[in-house]
Amino acid sequence: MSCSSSPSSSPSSLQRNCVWAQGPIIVGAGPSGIAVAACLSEHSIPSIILERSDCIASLWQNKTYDRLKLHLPKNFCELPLMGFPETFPKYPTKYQFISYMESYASHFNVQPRFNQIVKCAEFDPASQIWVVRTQDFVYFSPWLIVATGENAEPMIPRILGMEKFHGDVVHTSAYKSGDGYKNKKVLVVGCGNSGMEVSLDLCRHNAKPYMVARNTVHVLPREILGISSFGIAMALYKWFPLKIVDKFLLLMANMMLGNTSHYGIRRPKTGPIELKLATGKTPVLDVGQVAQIKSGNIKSCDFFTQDGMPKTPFPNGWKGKHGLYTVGFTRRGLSGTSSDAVNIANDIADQWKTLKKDINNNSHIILLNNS
Ligand SMILES: Cc1cc2nc3c(=O)[nH]c(=O)nc-3n(C[C@H](O)[C@H](O)[C@H](O)COP(=O)(O)OP(=O)(O)OC[C@H]3O[C@@H](n4cnc5c(N)ncnc54)[C@H](O)[C@@H]3O)c2cc1C
Ligand SMILES: NC(=O)C1=CN([C@@H]2O[C@H](COP(=O)(O)OP(=O)(O)OC[C@H]3O[C@@H](n4cnc5c(N)ncnc54)[C@H](OP(=O)(O)O)[C@@H]3O)[C@@H](O)[C@H]2O)C=CC1
Ligand SMILES: O=C(O)C(=O)Cc1c[nH]c2ccccc12
Repeated sequence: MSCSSSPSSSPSSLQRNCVWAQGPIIVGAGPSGIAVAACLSEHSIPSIILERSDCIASLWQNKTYDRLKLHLPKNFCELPLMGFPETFPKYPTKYQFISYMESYASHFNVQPRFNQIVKCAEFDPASQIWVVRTQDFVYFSPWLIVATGENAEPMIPRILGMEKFHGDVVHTSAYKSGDGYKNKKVLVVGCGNSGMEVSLDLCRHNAKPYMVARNTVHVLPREILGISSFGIAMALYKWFPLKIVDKFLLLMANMMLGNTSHYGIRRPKTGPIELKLATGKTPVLDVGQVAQIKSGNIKSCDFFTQDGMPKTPFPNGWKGKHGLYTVGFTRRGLSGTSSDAVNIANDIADQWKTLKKDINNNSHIILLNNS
């Protein structure tokens, strides 16, 4: 990002606003920024952390729901040089994670400069110095460390007609709990870990969540026989190729959770860990969501893809819910059409028979064009 104007233009105020950092400049006081400052301090290297909010780990403090727990065991989530307290449970709560972050920062005497929004950073080739501007100051250092996080900015998609909707539209980063949603229908858009866990929380507050799954997603049990799936995957990966590790995870997932595509959650073709490494897409770790989807407490709006194709793959894509069917959307030409047509006709014929029986038993129902 280029810096076109300084916060203040006169030479004297410019000097007042200049900060020559003694060591690297770190942008962001989340776990990443604090961890790198701690590691530098072990080498007796000072640093400056610039943080836009007014606290450390602001994502965890301000942008997460009440019920959040780490979804990997604590040994996979600890920062360098100082682990979690022994007394913490295997999956610490967000409050425990925040308290760990606070102890960590104070142990390494990490003191970020808060309320500093980094607006731009530019490398000056002549002096080999980074020039980093916030709303108040210009900071200079030969080193710039970006630790602004993968989940820094909430994104609410533009949905046609949304402005006419009079209910709340809330990003998961602003969602705290299902309190206040009792008996309400809530559409949850997105089925990553956030969407899935918010849907579960809504269920537990007796709301009625509906989920949109526009794409494929891997759901894995959080644990297999009491051991974290992630831990098993990492252990296997030391000895076996990735594809074998993924095959094992999928076998276990299918045994423990069943075929999730029956409930509108289709799996990507690439395995879960291979996909995570290639694209960053994290598998959903199940902590009870699948049971709620199976029992119909979380409903899935999932018959058609965005481009109008049935979501369930051939040969099972012909039947939706509430009497909705598709014929001929199989990418298999006329043989696909034949398969769909037979299935649909058989399915409707079964219902037809039941309906006729009901009509014969209830003489007050009149069927037009009754044969
Ligand atoms: C709900 C949730 C749960 C998660 N659970 C786990 C888990 O269980 N296990 C796991 O391994 N990972 C988990 N993750 C992944 C997550 O990315 C990490 O846990 C962690 O917070 C990442 O740390 P970070 O410091 O890189 O980013 P962040 O925590 O996002 O911190 C970035 C910081 O940079 C600041 N910043 C951004 N832009 C600027 C700017 N321009 N100027 C100044 N400051 C700026 C932000 O205010 C923020 O404080 C979770 C993520 C989320 C969203
Ligand atoms: N307990 C825990 O530890 C938790 C951890 N996390 C972590 O936080 C990180 C962020 O997770 P999360 O917030 O779920 O974000 P993700 O990016 O993982 O998931 C976003 C989801 O929203 C979908 N989506 C985006 N835009 C649209 C749209 N316009 N219409 C329909 N669907 C849409 C995406 O679909 P598509 O795939 O098609 O892009 C995807 O399914 C992850 O690393 C996750 O593991 C989150 C919550 C809890
Ligand atoms: O919680 C997250 O988003 C993580 O990035 C943790 C994580 C890294 N690799 C994984 C593989 C499977 C599940 C979670 C993770």
